[in-house]
Amino acid sequence: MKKGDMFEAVVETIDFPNKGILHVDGERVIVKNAIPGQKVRFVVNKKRKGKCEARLLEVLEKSPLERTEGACPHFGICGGCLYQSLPYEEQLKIKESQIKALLDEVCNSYEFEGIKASPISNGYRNKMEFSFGDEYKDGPLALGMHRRGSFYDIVNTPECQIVHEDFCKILTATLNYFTEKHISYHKKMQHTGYLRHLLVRRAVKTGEILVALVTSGQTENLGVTEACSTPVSEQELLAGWLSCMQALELEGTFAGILHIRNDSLADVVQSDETTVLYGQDFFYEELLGLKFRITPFSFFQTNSLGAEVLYETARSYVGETKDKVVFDLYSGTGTIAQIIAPVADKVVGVEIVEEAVEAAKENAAGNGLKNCEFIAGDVLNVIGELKDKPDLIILDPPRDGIHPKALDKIIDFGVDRMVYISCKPTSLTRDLVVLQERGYKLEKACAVDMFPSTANCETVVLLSKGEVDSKKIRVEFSLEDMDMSEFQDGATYPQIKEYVLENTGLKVSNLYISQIKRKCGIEVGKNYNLPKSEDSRQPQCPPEKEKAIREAFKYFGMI
Ligand SMILES: C[S@@+](CC[C@H](N)C(=O)[O-])C[C@H]1O[C@@H](n2cnc3c(N)ncnc32)[C@H](O)[C@@H]1O
Repeated sequence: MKKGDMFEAVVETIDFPNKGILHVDGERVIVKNAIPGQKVRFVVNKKRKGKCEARLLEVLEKSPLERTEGACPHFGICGGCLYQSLPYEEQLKIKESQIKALLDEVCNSYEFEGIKASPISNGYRNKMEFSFGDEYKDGPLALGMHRRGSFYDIVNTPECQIVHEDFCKILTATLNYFTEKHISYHKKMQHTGYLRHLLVRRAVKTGEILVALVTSGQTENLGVTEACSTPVSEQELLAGWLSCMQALELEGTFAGILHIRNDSLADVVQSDETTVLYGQDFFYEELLGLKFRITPFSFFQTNSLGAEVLYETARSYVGETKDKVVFDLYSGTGTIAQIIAPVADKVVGVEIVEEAVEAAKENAAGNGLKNCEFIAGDVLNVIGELKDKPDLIILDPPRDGIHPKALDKIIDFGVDRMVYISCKPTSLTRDLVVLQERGYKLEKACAVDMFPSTANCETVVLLSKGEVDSKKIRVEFSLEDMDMSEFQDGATYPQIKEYVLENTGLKVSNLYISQIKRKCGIEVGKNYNLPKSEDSRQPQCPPEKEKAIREAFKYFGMI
């Protein structure tokens, strides 16, 4: 089997998160985004160190596991939900066995409590970022999600199954309005055009909706198509869209309707300037009897009902907290801290995003909690300077997990119990190896499905300190061969690759990125991606890719 070869075979299993596994002539092949039981046609696109990876070309036969009715009409075209065609029970079985297998690889004699389902498996998301773009290469205007496997094309998703009907009505009305007006929309490569994204957030408990139209500041040629004979001013256009939103018959109610200007080169939803067209720039959601004020960009779990299950699980895992000081590290808007605060002596939250810390403080005050303290900063730098010492620690880091040096400091507190919530089980297992080496034992674990129809899942684990004094068995693990920039200010390798691809259409490898990092004097693990011996040859980054990588470094503020 070699690169470029095409085959047909039936997928046997699926590894986390989306790696369909099959065998051809005894050789193991990974076909991304293929579901067990599907007969697929694929082309081998990578073969290295005995690993064979392939690109899915076509599903020839459905899997017997796939449901025949009720799946989303956009499934297979939209890049959003890999598991959409599987009945929810099957999705849960897959996620449960994937997470158990990953934990079993690094831990033994712990209790695995299985998977907890999301209370609702359809219409569960409280936030969507829809993109404006070409339905196909040159139009027409579409508004929705990225087409599967495409960075550029957009699929209209008026019947998306994972959001409340109100989202679909807002999306459809917005698309119709701007299509009728023939308004220009953003072209990623050229950085031209007006319409960029539609951000919709809707609280499940309160029904409050915040909607934001995100555009560029390019207002000179709003109607660039020939069909738009009369020029429109931005003011008129936004007033018309506002009326169109307000005329909608929704189950929820608008807390705010916003216009956000975003001229950033990257394809991310962010604000250079926010204007409130109606109402206010925040809304409220309720979780476990507490109220949370949420602003357009603050982190909040995207499945509100699932978040209640997740937080209940964390609360039960952490156990008795009376008279104890609890640290909530990576605290976001302080949801976990506030759920624990009523039954603890004090809770200290640490979070890197200042806006989230401010929101956490306001929310805690609004909820009448006086024993919470929220500190803005990187866990790595802040925890050594805190005046309180924790009795218990709750960790809920981002997808990359915990910086090894931060983990070291966290372990040094020597608390009896820690609860680790993870949205990426592969980074969790990496951190579990270190925690076990330093004397912590995995007591129990469970999966909590917060993302039905997708391949993602949360994991909650309880760790307890064994008899061994963790400080005495400290293991010297070398950071030399690890590229620590994953955890430094700036961007990760995947983010740099994505940026370069989106802005230049070029694909760059980790090797090239690390070569340019070295040239720019950015820290890279001493041996990371260096040739194994002096006379071994390594491909060198070509000039046009170097230019593109340097542009990405600049964009991410790394140089
Ligand atoms: C998975 S979220 C958890 C948030 C919160 N626990 C919740 O459930 O809403 C991870 C949070 O960690 C924050 N974060 C990322 N890196 C951090 C760092 N180095 N130090 C402190 N916070 C960080 C992110 O901004 C984000 O709010």
